[in-house]
Amino acid sequence: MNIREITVTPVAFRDPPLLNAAGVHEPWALRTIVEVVTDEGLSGLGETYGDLAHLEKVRTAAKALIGLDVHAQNEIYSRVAALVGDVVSDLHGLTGAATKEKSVDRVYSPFEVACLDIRGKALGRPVSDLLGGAVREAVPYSAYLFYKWAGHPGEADDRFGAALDPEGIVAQARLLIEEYGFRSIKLKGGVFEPSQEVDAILALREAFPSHPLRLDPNAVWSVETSLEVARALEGTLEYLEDPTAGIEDMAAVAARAPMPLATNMCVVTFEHLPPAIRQGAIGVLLSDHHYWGGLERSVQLARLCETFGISLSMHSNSHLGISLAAMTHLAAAVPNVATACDTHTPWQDGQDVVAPGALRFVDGAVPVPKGPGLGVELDRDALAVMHEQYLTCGFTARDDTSYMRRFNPSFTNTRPRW
Ligand SMILES: O=C([O-])C(=O)C[C@H](O)[C@@H](O)C(=O)[O-]
Ligand SMILES: [Mg+2]
Repeated sequence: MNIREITVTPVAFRDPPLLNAAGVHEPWALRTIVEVVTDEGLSGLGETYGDLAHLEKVRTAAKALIGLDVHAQNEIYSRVAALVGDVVSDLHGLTGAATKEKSVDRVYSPFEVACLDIRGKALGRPVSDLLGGAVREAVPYSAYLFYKWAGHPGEADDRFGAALDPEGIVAQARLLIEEYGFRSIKLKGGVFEPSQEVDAILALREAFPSHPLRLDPNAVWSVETSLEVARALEGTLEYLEDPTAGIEDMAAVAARAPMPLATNMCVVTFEHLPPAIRQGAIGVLLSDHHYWGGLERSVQLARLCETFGISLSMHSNSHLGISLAAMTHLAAAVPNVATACDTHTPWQDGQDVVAPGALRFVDGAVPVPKGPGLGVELDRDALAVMHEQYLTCGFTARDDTSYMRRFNPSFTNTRPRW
């Protein structure tokens, strides 16, 4: 089962003006679709970031992997590691520090997922079986709420409308819960004064008395502000996500906050685990196979976390169905995923490169696909359309801050802001 060919296709799809600590989402989100084909004619899919610097590394890696056996993951990882010479950071900075190890893991991930897809197809078994076997039939996701503008400036309003205050956030939650059946709620904060974001959480608590709630300001608060918010929301939050920046300051908040702290920013690669564990900085790790080196490494991460009493949930950027399938197989096979995972799926509003049918939401959870491999098929017409959109949209890297500054020139993304 040797790799005969790898096709790397960047795509673009519409993204609403979602606000976050870094600025605002641009009108187009970028992803890269990886298709690996073996000498036996089996093919597998992977999905990763679409930023140009990353895309170029994925393209270079693809050439270096031709001829390797799809089971030879150690060799595939070494070849990728040898090629990824420099550190590639995100312009938005929402997923923490970039390191060499994390840069390698990001490039390796889509190839690993595609190889697992192939290995599952060869055996006639779902990827979750290759990861240890599913311990749940369906994977719960949270309603991922964002403050947002009604539409991109100069364009018509989108169907989600504006959400710029607690009432708008509650209305957005009602819409997503009605359409998807979500049973937990995450609010992306770090946009307004902390007191307004506290009010939004309290309004959500009143409107949805039994939904677990989380708040994630992407580390824009000081230690003192984080503690004020934590105290104001005592008994209301399931966890508080990345209130402040860095392992040390997170540990200072964790020592006095009444709820666990979660992160997808201060622990983003294996080398961050020892100091975070030593200092008691986190209670929940939001893993993400796109930067933790794929699915098998994410399972290893989960085992390490279990050893040290850290529970797991899952982080999400804008993504398509190949990633949703991979996330669902992974979360199905990891026993200590204790809370609903994040997904941006509702914001993609039906745009996808996978044929409809394999993935659906039932009561806020995605039933684990039972077909061989990832259980999803590429929709080649949709892929061609989205690739054309990539070529014509004018964006080559995600940059929420520069886009925000077009409309608000004094916007700053410095930390801490409050
Ligand atoms: O901290 C997080 O959960 C994220 O970084 C998730 C996404 O990146 C989200 O904040 C976004 O895309 O604006
Ligand atoms: Mg986060």
